[in-house]
Amino acid sequence: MALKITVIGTGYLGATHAAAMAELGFEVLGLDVVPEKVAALAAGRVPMYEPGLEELLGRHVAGIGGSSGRLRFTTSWDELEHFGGDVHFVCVNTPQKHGEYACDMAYVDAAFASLAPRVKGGALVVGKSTVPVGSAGRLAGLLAEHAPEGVDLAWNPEFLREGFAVRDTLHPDRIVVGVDGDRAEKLLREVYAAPIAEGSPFVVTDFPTAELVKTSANSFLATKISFINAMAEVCEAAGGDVVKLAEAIGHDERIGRKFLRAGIGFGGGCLPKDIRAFMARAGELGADQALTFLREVDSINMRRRGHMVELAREAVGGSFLGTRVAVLGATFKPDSDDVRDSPALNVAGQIHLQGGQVTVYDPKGMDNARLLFPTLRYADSALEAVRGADVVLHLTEWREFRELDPAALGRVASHRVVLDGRNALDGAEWREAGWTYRAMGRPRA
Ligand SMILES: NC(=O)C1=CN([C@@H]2O[C@H](COP(=O)(O)OP(=O)(O)OC[C@H]3O[C@@H](n4cnc5c(N)ncnc54)[C@H](O)[C@@H]3O)[C@@H](O)[C@H]2O)C=CC1
Ligand SMILES: O=C(O)[C@H]1O[C@H](OP(=O)(O)OP(=O)(O)OC[C@H]2O[C@@H](n3ccc(=O)[nH]c3=O)[C@H](O)[C@@H]2O)[C@H](O)[C@@H](O)[C@@H]1O
Repeated sequence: MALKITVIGTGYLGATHAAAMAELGFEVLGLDVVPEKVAALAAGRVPMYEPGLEELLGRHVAGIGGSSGRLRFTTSWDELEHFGGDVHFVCVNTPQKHGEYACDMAYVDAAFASLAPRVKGGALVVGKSTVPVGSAGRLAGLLAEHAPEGVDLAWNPEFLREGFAVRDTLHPDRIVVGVDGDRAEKLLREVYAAPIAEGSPFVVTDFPTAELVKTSANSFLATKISFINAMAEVCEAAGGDVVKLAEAIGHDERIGRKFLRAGIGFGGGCLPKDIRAFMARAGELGADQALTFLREVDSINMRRRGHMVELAREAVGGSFLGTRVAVLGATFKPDSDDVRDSPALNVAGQIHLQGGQVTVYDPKGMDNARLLFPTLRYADSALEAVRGADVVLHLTEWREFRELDPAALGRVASHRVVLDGRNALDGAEWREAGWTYRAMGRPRA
């Protein structure tokens, strides 16, 4: 009989994980505490934007014509208990604590507290959320106290990227599991049999190492981005071109070309909060010196946002008062509707606070942006955002923006000045259409 799997927390990570588990042939129950989210998923609708996920839900959600019926969603812990899962994946959020660097474990703790008395004996609980090292050991103690006999814990961090979540879940470039016994490893090999058979490396380790793999991977990625953004600062001072520089150093396979796109830096619900939580945890462990470089990674990153604001202020003549600024992009990256810690919205918000009239357009992030920044103006298209603008800021590199017609935009803008915060537009094309095009870390033409 196929394993029964539950997924607790059906947000960006959990909704994708639940659908992917159904695709792999398991019977799956997803549980979340937000009824609207559960209602949408149960109707086969994705409550966020993630390419390919709606199709996957359509193939498996029970009650949808032609679906396998293997996937259901609920808000009820009693239903979860009745379902009798063999493996329970915990995918709840682990945000930054308000006003602190540390990770807020309240959601994980609440999920484990609800889950522990409801799992059946012999079940496996698998943590997927990104947590401070040491959490798994602590939570194993909680299970030992409150769960029935023979319930094991494993930690199985997730490495998916938003925008590629379905592909990354079904075809991961590695699967990492922290276990403290053979049984958990055996069950997880069964869960991930298909990707393992396809060649995904399966790395088995202890709890702390598994937890650290996740936070160190994100720290490395963040460091790579801040490294290239530091080079962008030097390029601007010296008259160099950071895009050429990234291409040239990236030819060295030891460095590689990926994650060297300079611009306004990284944001999102993970990299910023994960490096801060990692620093805070290292401090608690007495190893804070080891991670002081992450402080610099963070400050280089935050400086990029301020630098874009400066470039925009300079472009409008030294003060935003009485000026109109068009912002193309609200999400923290393209192909997502996620605006958590979005550099684009941060820049838009700073300019708004300094008296500029900011109009934002984003292909998928408008609803979330409106919730977070209700005082900004929003337009229904890039053309409408640019109408009457004194400067245009390109802050999230959606394909739609690369395909814009600069000549058409030039006819509605007040001034033809575009600042490319993602080094992704074709500067020559914009210049040909009469725009002053300026990119970050590149020479002024
Ligand atoms: N978003 C991403 O691309 C990735 C996220 N992660 C990690 O995965 C975790 C989840 O992240 P996201 O999915 O982005 O967050 P999210 O905020 O989109 O989803 C979390 C979900 O958990 C639910 N939840 C909270 N408390 C609950 C409880 N007690 N019981 C049941 N459900 C509960 C929330 O209602 C929400 O729907 C975080 O630790 C994050 O760092 C890891 C890799 C990728
Ligand atoms: O832990 C997580 O949640 C995830 O965090 C990141 O994934 P994600 O946040 O979806 O997005 P990325 O593609 O990593 O981009 C993060 C930010 O860095 C920026 N970025 C990325 C690459 C680059 O070269 N330059 C750059 O500024 C992006 O614009 C974006 O704001 C990691 O890439 C995933 O492996 C990880 O699982």
